Amino acid sequence: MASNRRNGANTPKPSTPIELPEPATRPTSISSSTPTPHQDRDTTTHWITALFPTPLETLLLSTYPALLLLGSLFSTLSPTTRSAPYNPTTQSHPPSSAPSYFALKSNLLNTYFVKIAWFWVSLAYLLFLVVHPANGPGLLGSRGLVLTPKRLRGVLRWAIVTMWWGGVTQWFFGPAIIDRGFQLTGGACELASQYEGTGGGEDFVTGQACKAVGGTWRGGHDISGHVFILVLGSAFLGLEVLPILMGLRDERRVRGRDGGVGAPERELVAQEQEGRKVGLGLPLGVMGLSAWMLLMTATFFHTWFEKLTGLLVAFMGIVVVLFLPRAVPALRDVVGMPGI
Ligand SMILES: CCCCCCCCCCCCCCCC(=O)SCCNC(=O)CCNC(=O)[C@H](O)C(C)(C)COP(=O)(O)OP(=O)(O)OC[C@H]1O[C@@H](n2cnc3c(N)ncnc32)[C@H](O)[C@@H]1OP(=O)(O)O
Repeated sequence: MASNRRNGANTPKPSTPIELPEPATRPTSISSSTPTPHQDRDTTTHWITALFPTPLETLLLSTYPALLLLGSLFSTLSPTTRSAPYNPTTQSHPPSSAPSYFALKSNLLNTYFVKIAWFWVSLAYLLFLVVHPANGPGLLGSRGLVLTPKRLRGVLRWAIVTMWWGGVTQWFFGPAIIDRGFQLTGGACELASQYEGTGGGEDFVTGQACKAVGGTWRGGHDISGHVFILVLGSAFLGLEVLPILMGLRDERRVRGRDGGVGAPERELVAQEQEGRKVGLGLPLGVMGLSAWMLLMTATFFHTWFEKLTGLLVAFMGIVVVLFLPRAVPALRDVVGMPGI
């Protein structure tokens, strides 16, 4: 992104980070614990540019709409998928005429990966925090596990993203945001005949409760939970491990307390980290499976609008936890930034 790049003589070479003396006005607690911009920061740049993703982050984030478009395009162009009957109430093709194994709700990846996706995302991320040397002495090292500030902030970012996942899909002071959205847009539980007369469908305020009694969750806008969880989980993992994988080759920008925007002072030179691949296999594996299942979801399930809202709600969580701290120093002091 052109406006995201520093220009001319002020640009430090990515491979040679500039060592600068601490400015007299900078509180020592900040320089010792959280990233602050280089002194060559551009005070004329608008703070909003600190929110812009780097080129590699842009590439990562743009894969999600690209996969959704690709899947939707395939389902429109493929004669087999296009002609297969689709049931909008179950949001799927009937199993008897499913155009592919991955069009079945019972497919193994759906059952053991997506339906418990937050477990896999959490496991991959927490293990990465524990074992990768960039986060501090690891379990595999001679000093044993040390609870470093980087690890604490990493756990905090994971906890916030987890709360977003929980609020959207599980519980939000009552029904989850997805269920509340469904009811607000006119949806309700239509009960199966054996429950009629025993109480209203309004007793069942979540899609899960409604389906559990054989009812039909019908009439409202149902944000795609699959798109949401797959995008939120894999984008979180991707943005967390990217600085470790790429180091200064993909320099981020942050806004300092004086309003200037520049590169964080202590960007990680991950290439110098010994054993830098340790702990990255599971996050990358989860990201790969998520990409595949996102493509399958886009091809065989949901309407395009349900997929779009799933994507947008996931991006909201990512922006708050991983991009907003770059522009808000006070927030950055608390949650930190991946790799720093
Ligand atoms: C320093 C620190 C040291 C610490 C060191 C620790 C060490 C390491 C410890 C690890 C510790 C971990 C701790 C984790 C703790 C937890 O997080 S455990 C929690 C685990 N639980 C989960 O992950 C649950 C995740 N699932 C969910 O959130 C929801 O089920 C979902 C997936 C978002 C909701 O999706 P949904 O209801 O299926 O809704 P939706 O996408 O709208 O789909 C509609 C229908 O189309 C179907 N469908 C849609 N797309 C597809 C598709 N692609 N294929 C098939 N069917 C589809 C759906 O199955 C659904 O059908 P029904 O099932 O309703 O009939």
